[in-house]
Amino acid sequence: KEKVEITKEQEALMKLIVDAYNKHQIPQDVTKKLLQEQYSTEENFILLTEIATSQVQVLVEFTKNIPGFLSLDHEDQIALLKGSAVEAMFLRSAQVFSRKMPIGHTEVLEERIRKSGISEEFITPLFNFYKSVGELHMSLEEQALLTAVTILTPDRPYVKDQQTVELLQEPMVDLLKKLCVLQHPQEPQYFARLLGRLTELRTLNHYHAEMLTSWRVNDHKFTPLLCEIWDVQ
Ligand SMILES: CC(C)NC(=O)n1c(-c2ccccc2)cc2c1CN(S(=O)(=O)c1cccs1)CC2
Repeated sequence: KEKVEITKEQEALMKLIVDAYNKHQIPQDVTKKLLQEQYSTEENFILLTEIATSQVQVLVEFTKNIPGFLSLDHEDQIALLKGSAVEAMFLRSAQVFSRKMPIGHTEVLEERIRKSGISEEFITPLFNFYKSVGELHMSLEEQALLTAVTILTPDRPYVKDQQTVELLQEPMVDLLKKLCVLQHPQEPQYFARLLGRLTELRTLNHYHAEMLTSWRVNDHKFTPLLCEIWDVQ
């Protein structure tokens, strides 16, 4: 069995991606609000809108730090961001949810999400996904790389030069595969399980589109950035 080992340039790539990912925090003031604001559906929805909006901004910054991304065709850059924004958001949510949070935060958060105007039929798959990601106990490096792999999915709608996107995604996938072997030696299937989460993520895209239409009905307001990235209104 050949020894799996990370090369110098893979080490450098990983450091780049993880550093960019670490800037990915939910602003303190928002998490504080999570505990202070009252529990009305309206309040919860507004809070989620705020968190989602700030995360899209952070996602754009993270993406700009992915080596080679900014040298892609500009329209393809937009197509990749718009095509992956919802998946990256749900992946991020699952990672935040499964991370150790101060006592009681997780319950408060769960309560607010359940009571934010999202219909029951979407709440179940949402929390199932959070749970299935949580069970993987992903390392920070794996989380960061999996997010980069999600963003660099070549077959998003309107991507013209899929070839070049593939060339960027490949080294991320190779590095992620090595990391999984090194960090989960007792679990040879671990990498396959991670990729299985990406398949589950794609189904959430569909649920999210449905959620948006149901919210539009009750004339919920989103921020201009969310409307832009989700192609609504
Ligand atoms: C971390 C960010 C990316 N998470 C986030 O925004 N969340 C979280 C969430 C999960 C864990 C910790 C903190 C927050 C739950 C939900 C969302 C967003 N969506 S949404 O985008 O459909 C939405 C936007 C406006 C109204 S509903 C609904 C469900």
